[in-house]
Amino acid sequence: MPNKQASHPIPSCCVMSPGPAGNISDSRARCSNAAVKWIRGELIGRGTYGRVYLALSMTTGKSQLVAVKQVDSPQAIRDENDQCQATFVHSVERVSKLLVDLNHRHIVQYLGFEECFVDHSRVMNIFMEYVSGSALGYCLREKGRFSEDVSKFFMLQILRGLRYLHSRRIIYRNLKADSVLLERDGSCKLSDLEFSTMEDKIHKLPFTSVQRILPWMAPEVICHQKEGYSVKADIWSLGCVLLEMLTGKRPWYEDELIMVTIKVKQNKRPPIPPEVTLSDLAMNFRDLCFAINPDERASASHLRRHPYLELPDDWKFRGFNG
Ligand SMILES: Nc1ncnc2c1ncn2[C@@H]1O[C@H](COP(=O)(O)OP(=O)(O)OP(=O)(O)O)[C@@H](O)[C@H]1O
Repeated sequence: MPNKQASHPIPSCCVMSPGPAGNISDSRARCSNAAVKWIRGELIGRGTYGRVYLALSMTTGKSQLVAVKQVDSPQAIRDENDQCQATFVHSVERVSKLLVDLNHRHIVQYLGFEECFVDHSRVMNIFMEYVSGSALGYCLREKGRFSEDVSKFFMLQILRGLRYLHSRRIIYRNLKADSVLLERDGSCKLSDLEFSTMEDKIHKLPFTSVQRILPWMAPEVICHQKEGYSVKADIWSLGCVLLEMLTGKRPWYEDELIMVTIKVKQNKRPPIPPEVTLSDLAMNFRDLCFAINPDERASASHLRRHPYLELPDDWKFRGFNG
């Protein structure tokens, strides 16, 4: 079945489009139109909302490896899954312009968005810079917890990315080890930013169904407080990522989601497993991230200068336990 471009493509950011001749459901679909051509390669990952492929984009005269996240966009809402998927697609449409405008070395570069029809189904393609390594969460599952210096090294980079987003009043809303992608040299990039939103838009808005409850979420997000939430919600998630790296376990590692919700409502914080001992500086850093009142939580700029994150001048990334 030939591809057809959607009659309402997302304006202003459609920098790449599969054209009429390709068949996107083939494993090596070849898509082209007059403006830009790209070839889909192997599947490199799966998330809750879409599949991520390696692809070769061929803009005028030069080819470039990119990653393409393909998201199915349901035409009819049949069940809760379709509802979540549709809400996700609307959210992407809302933030697409915001995402392509971001430009920072610790944030995955968004290259463009488009919608097309594949076998009568609407598909959204999200084009991104390709990151050559794995997700930080995957490395933790494969290799176990990181050394303290390696954890600090990643925290510093994540904080630089967060500081950039927060200086633009963007709430990331999806910080977890699985959303941080690593290059082979250990440099890392925040990815999966489709849940992001501007701080002033969320203020006093109700909790939206695009946001699943995740153990990384701050109390004010999980508890759906009517005053809304701010960029400080990401700082709580940052504390969760630090615990993930130092312990090798997800936040609230012993609890099902329903228990996480109950414990968060009781003003509890993610526990530290008994076999792990944190230094006083690490505990102080953690406490600054896990202040229950968001106004008392540290900012990304403040945490970036925290003495806990100091590394020796000659320190270099040589692997996860170095
Ligand atoms: N730009 C990219 N470059 C290279 N690989 C990527 C890129 N984006 C995603 N991936 C791969 O695809 C996987 C799935 O990514 P995706 O963003 O869809 O979901 P996720 O962050 O794992 O989870 P969720 O969608 O549940 O939040 C990642 O773990 C990673 O392995």
